[in-house]
Amino acid sequence: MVYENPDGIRIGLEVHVQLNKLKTKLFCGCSTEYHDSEPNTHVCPVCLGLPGSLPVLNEKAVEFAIKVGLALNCNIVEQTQFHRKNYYYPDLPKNFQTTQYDFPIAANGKIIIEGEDGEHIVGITRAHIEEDPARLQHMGTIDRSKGTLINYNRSGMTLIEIVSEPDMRSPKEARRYLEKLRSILDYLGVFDGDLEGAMKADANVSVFWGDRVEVKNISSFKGLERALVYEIMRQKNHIRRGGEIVMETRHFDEARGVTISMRTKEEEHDYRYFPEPDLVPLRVADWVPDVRKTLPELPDAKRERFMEQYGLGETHARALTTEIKVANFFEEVASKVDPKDAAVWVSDILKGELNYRELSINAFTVEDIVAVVGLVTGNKITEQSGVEIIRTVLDDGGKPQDIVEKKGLLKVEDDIVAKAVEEAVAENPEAVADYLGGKEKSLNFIVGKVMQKTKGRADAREAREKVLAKLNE
Ligand SMILES: Nc1ncnc2c1ncn2[C@@H]1O[C@H](COP(=O)(O)OP(=O)(O)OP(=O)(O)O)[C@@H](O)[C@H]1O
Ligand SMILES: [Mg+2]
Ligand SMILES: [Mg+2]
Repeated sequence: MVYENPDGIRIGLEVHVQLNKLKTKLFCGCSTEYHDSEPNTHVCPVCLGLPGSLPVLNEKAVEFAIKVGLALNCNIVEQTQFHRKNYYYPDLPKNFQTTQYDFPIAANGKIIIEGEDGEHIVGITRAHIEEDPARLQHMGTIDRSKGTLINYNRSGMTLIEIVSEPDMRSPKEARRYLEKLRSILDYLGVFDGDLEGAMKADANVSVFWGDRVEVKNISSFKGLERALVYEIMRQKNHIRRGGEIVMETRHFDEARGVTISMRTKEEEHDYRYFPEPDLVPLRVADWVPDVRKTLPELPDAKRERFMEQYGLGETHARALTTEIKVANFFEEVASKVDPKDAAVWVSDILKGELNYRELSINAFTVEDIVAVVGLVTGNKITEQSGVEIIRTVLDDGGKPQDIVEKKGLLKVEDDIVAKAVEEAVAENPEAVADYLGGKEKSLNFIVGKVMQKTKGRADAREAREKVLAKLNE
């Protein structure tokens, strides 16, 4: 199957990733752990941009950026350089953002995603380091705000802007790209994606191979997909009515699910980029071999290995390798029980229960899931009881063994099931006659009676087989 892209859709993302696992900010010693702090408490003259303050580059930030670049299959530049991007806005009191321009730290990479027609390669144009500006808090909505508060705790945090080629052909592919990117960054241990502001995307989109519109303020995977679906529809309608698409910046209104025009797109020359005189050019070529050694096994490689080593299908392998924590959890479980059982219980059952409760894998222990799988595969409890134990541990706490006892979940002995089958058949002659007369549904009725008699502790599938055997005697 080849995807034709009939509407000529192109989507390119600019993703800002905050390297919040660094201990200090990009150009000063302020701590990065501000997320639970009062506004404007993690600041100094440098990150406030006060006149006369001088930046000192965080070495670890450069190292992390190289690591990201390598993980995205980029070339790392020999020598990098910072530039000033000039603009006037209260989120940056010094009136310029220190960023990179013609010597970004990394360029020409790629990410493989699950595309509309199978594996699809998305080019990475470049990844560069820049400082995060302050956080503006509008009172009300951005287009109709009475006033704005500014929190400078965030300002000076290390960002990497990762710019993709316009290689995505649908909102779904854009979402897959963002998910894949997050997964890779998660593996690298450079950021905690759950923290506020850890990852932000601007989506550029065009239709019929035309000019792009940039949509800002996207804050979730779902938001990205919705914003793009809306924007593509808007552009197509606009063209259908004889309109023309001009380069502009639009804002995604999450609550209303629409994009609103903010301004025409600023041109590059508007920013008057020039080299940052307070920071010398930095030769990074020699760092690369050492940083490369710190690269972990990445999601694609781990997925392949899981399929080979544990005999998992692609779907399981994919689901189990999206998050590094889940992958590690699975491998521990798989070292103690049959890996295929481990895959089913961790990926299909446990993850489902966790997602439903918005919990991470940390909310469950390897020991407990191993106990549950052991009970089920040892034929001590039914699968349904296994699920019930997981739910109970998550909702009320407790240990699987104790829950089994407290709730009386041990499977009833074979002879008790046999007796219940015997009784159910004897007590319901009409249903038996109906079934033998061709009414398939009556079988369910009789099995239901067996389950009632065993208080649900019989395995429903086994009970069904036993009833069938009895009826066919
Ligand atoms: N016709 C197009 N349709 C969709 N996306 C496009 C098109 N042309 C370019 N793009 C995408 O637009 C993005 C441009 O990002 P880039 O950071 O280079 O510039 P910018 O948006 O002008 O700058 P800024 O960082 O100031 O927003 C890239 O992701 C690129 O793939
Ligand atoms: Mg950009
Ligand atoms: Mg942009």
